[in-house]
Amino acid sequence: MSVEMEGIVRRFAGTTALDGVSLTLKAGEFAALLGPSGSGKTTLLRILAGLDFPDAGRVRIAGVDLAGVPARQRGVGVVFQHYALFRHMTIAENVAFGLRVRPRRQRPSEAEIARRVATLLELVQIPDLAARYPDQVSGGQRQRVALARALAIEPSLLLLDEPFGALDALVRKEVRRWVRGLHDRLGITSVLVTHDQDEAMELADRIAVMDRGRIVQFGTPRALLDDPATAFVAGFIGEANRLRGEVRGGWLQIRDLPVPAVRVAVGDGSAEVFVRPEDLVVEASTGCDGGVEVALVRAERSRTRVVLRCGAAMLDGVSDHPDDQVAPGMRVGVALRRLTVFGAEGLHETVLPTRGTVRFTEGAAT
Ligand SMILES: Nc1ncnc2c1ncn2[C@@H]1O[C@H](COP(=O)(O)OP(=O)(O)OP(=O)(O)O)[C@@H](O)[C@H]1O
Repeated sequence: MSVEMEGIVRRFAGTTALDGVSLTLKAGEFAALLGPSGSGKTTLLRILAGLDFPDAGRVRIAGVDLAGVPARQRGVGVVFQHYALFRHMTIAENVAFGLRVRPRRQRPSEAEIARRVATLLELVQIPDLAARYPDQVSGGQRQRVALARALAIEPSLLLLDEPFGALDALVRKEVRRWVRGLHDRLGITSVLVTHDQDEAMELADRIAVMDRGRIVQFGTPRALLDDPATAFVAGFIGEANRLRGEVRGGWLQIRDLPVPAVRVAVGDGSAEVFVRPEDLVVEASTGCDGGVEVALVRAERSRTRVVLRCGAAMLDGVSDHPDDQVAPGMRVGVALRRLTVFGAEGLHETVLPTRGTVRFTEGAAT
């Protein structure tokens, strides 16, 4: 089902947790709310769940205005990291909970509840654990139980607040892939709150980046990486070297990067420049003279990561050369393939330096 939030404001004493949030999700979409601590992610999710209410603004789910509709009647499944399972209930009783607390008229029969619980435990791939208690299963299995419990009421909207936080890295990867598969199979709409951008990138169709109670950009992972709307997004999503620059008469001079001025469309004044490591590429060793000094080299599966000493700055870049050709202490030529500049009045631009690549060595650019 579709979800529309319009002008949501939520204030707590002295804090504006949400400062006019508008966001529309398509039915069947998997969206992530991503942002630093305190940016308002959980508050927004709680408002969607009906566990909290906005001071201003509206929430519509499948076109229905939800002002005043209590959580239990929203048909929303919620999984919180700290929303622990009931320890005194078996796994099966935990999963059945949302059905058993329904008013008598809407409550399925015990036989129907047992059938649904069995189907759900099958779905989350722990059919044999029904009779165990939560502290008799692993963290990953507990998370699956929490999901089964949220899905028991057959929600068409699933809200997940840092649901994988308690899991170790390997299990986490496996469980989140499985959650995405489940989302696709059930055809539900899901909203995930996380501050882990890898998680958001892997799971979500679109990501809403939040900063201080506002959504600063809502887009696909690719759009956020390639066309960040603000300097905050450029610095927050993906890795980037952050440099200062100056624009004069349409030419950008980057401090600490010995490249010739780059033609840009942003206005004159000071500028912030972001260069992704993959856009700063080691070209070749220059021998002992000239070039930029390689400070660190780290092998990765597909290519080698390097840290380059450029003036006062240490910049992350990449190299496709065999390891023995690029080692700490060597001096190399480097190509700048692409940069994003944020200039005066919030204008920004992603620039592919004309003539493809700007090659530079320390002190002398070609
Ligand atoms: N019940 C509350 N009373 C007072 N302030 C609150 C309350 N709930 C949230 N806040 C404040 O509102 C702001 C947003 O909090 P929220 O929990 O939504 O952020 P978040 O992005 O989910 O952060 P985190 O990643 O740390 O969980 C914070 O400044 C927080 O301190």
